[in-house]
Amino acid sequence: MTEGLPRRGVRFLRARWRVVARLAAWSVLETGQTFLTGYAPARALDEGFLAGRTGAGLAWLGVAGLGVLVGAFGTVRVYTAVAELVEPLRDGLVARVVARGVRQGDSAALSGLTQQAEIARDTFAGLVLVSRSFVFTAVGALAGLFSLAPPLLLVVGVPLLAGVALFGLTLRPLARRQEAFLVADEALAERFGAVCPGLRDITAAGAEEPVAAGTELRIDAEQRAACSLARWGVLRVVSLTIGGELPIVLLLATAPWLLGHGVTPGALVGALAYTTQSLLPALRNLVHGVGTSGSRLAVVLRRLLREPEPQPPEPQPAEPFTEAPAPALSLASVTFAYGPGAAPVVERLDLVLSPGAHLAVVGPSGIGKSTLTALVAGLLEPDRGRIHVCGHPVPGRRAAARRVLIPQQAYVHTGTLAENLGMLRPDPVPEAELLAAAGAVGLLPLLEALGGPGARVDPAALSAGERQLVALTRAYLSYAPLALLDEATCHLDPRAEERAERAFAERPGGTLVVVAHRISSARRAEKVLAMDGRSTAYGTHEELMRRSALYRDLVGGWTPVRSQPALALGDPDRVDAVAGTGLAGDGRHVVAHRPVGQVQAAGDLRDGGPLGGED
Ligand SMILES: Nc1ncnc2c1ncn2[C@@H]1O[C@H](COP(=O)(O)OP(=O)(O)OP(=O)(O)O)[C@@H](O)[C@H]1O
Repeated sequence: MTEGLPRRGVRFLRARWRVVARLAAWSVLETGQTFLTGYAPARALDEGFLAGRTGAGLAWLGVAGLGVLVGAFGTVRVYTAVAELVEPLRDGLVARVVARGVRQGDSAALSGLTQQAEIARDTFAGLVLVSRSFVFTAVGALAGLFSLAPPLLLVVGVPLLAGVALFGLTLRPLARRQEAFLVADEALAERFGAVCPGLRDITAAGAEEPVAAGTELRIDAEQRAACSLARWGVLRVVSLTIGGELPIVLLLATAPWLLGHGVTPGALVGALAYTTQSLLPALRNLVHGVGTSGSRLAVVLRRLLREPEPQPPEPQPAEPFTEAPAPALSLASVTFAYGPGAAPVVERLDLVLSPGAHLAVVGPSGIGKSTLTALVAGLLEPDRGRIHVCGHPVPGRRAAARRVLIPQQAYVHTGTLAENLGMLRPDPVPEAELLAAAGAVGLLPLLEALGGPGARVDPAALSAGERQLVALTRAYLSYAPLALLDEATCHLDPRAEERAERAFAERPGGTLVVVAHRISSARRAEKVLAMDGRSTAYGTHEELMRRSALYRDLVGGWTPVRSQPALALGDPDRVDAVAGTGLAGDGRHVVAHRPVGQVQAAGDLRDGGPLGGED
């Protein structure tokens, strides 16, 4: 923010001087009403009822009643003028925050900011009403007191001014404390918002103590801010007592003296009417309104008018030649743990994939494969390190537009098949393209069985494998060059899986990362990333078979051993099936994870089944 709030406020009001003038003009009616609040009853008493002229007394009371009507008319006009003043403020703020939100692409922050703009509007309207009302009421009351008897002005005016002065002095420190309290309150709310949904994970990660300590710090900070605010709040009450209540006490205490020095009983009653009916309520509204809403408005405006933090320069992908195309995916020393006290699931991982690459990610169950895809997809943020998709930082809008994640649980919604398949496309997908995609991925038989692209789909009537084919074809049709298949083919048979994977691998300009479900997935990929907690191995299938014990173990887990009689028969294919995995050479034992019958049902000796012995 380059200019302070008071200056901006003055500039804002100066630009709308006509509305301000209209507001002041209508407020004068309120001053007149206040004047009559004390003056008319005083005259009614002195010149009417006490003088035995009931008619005159009633006439003066009638004047007071007329004053109320005129004042009410003025108040209605005042509201219209206030609206003319505050609506442009709101419009300006909303335009500003929407422009900023659109520039930054942060829709969550945007809705919060527009809500704050509404708060600013309401608070500003309240402030204008109470401060204006106090000024015009005070002028009317003080003028009335002076007209009735100048000594009354002394008795009421001096404490009133002292109270207002004291209130004025407390304004700045109070605003600062109010702001400190709001900030501490928000920090605590934010902390609870983050901690409460994650209580289970915090317990699971054994991070209770650091989380509790961090929360306690914020609670202490809020308590300190609240105590400090309360101490200053006492001064506010003192100023109200001096300015609003002390004059009443003084009027009563000095009544004999006043009556003995030319002040009439009517004037005394009038003065009491001014203090109790006009000055005290107006001062109370001012103290509460400006004291609380004023500082809140200052906080909200400061936030809304703050210029966005300059974005750090985008880190360049680690490429030797700047003119070379950015890698489809790059991870630089990426570390991630599910909580501050938890062991990292991914640790200092480096990876660079060129456009068109095909990577299989393998590893034991629970090692972090899905976590890795979630990091690349921007669903999780690394604790350290940087991720780029097509040269764009993750998380970020541009990176998100360039990747598509297909999770294990495929999502199909009620509607036509064409609607389901075109969901990730900004433009309508031509039918020929849709059919070609369905053919490539292997959805065509289902598409035909359902009755074509226009047929309605009942997600519940589809099998898990059919739902996966729909989700895969939808991703295939998207413009995102990077496809992340996180066990997205686990319900397909090996042949269908191969077809779908090949389709993605052959997408023009497409890069494919597959969390491998079968050994055949890893063999098809150009490169394999074998995850093993803190250490990872990266290379081709053959390279990893040579140098990664973990990978050999995984392949062993995937590869079924033939029953003894089959080996005894000396079937060269069957021996090859085992030896081909490279297991025989290093003397390791191959562990069969499933009975032979199931393997054969799967139709591929080397595709024993899912990693980690899930089924
Ligand atoms: N939301 C979470 N909060 C805390 N820990 C989690 C969370 N999600 C996963 N984990 C843990 O992180 C580790 C890695 O999980 P992840 O799902 O990435 O493994 P995976 O290799 O994909 O497993 P699988 O092959 O069984 O799908 C596991 O120990 C898991 O329990």
